[in-house]
Amino acid sequence: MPIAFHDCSFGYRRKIRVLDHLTLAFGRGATVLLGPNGAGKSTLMGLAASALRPGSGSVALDGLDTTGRKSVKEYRRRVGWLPQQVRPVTGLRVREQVAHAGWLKGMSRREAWEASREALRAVDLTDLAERGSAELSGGQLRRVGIAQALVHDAEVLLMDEPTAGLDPVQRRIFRELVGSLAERTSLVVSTHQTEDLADIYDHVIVLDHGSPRHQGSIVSFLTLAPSETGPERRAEAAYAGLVKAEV
Ligand SMILES: Nc1ncnc2c1ncn2[C@@H]1O[C@H](COP(=O)(O)OP(=O)(O)OP(=O)(O)O)[C@@H](O)[C@H]1O
Repeated sequence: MPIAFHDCSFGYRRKIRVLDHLTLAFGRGATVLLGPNGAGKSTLMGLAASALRPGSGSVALDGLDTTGRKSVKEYRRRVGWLPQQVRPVTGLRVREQVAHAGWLKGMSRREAWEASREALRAVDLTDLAERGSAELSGGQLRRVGIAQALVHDAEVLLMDEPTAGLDPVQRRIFRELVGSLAERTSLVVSTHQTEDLADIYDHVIVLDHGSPRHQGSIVSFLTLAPSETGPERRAEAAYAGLVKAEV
């Protein structure tokens, strides 16, 4: 199990807990994290990325804890993260922003330049490599964020709403990217998009009010849909049944 949450509690404010004694693991392969607005998905991803610290309990990657000063550095080398908000670094070109992310993860300058080129190719941004990152559209900037998560070839990739704001062509490119990455990396992708889940992911976690409503294989998730549901609506129906939401 790459990343394991053990008895983990977290709140942004003292008395309001977003996660309460959560025990959960992200498995190998490609996992999709679903849940309504405010369910705690970004919080969970932030904890898994070690950007947030658990109030109690632990988050660990193969036993490497996020709370120790030494272990967290090693942990961050092994994890790539696309946060929900990608920020342009004013004054940096796209290729510099991505290379900088690699350098921060411990790559040499040369490795970081080479890896930046590769990561930009993977997200179809080669043509914009020389553009100032503050001059990009929302979807282009999100793809810079994906490239930043990919750049140091992490063994676990956490991506928070990677396809939000992407056009249909870029969503297809992302789907293909997940397919190729899942062969050598564990991936966790948080999204509100339920189409094509069965083609992309191996596992599903549905979070609601900070608790997992469902965790298991994509096959077992799809069996939760009413039997009369057509194949293209199964994931949406399974999800709606779990969170009793209108989707
Ligand atoms: N910085 C913050 N300060 C205080 N409360 C926060 C903060 N960020 C999130 N919260 C609260 O924590 C809860 C979980 O938020 P989180 O962003 O993790 O949900 P989410 O499942 O990612 O939602 P969405 O699908 O809307 O992105 C919400 O009730 C939210 O209001």
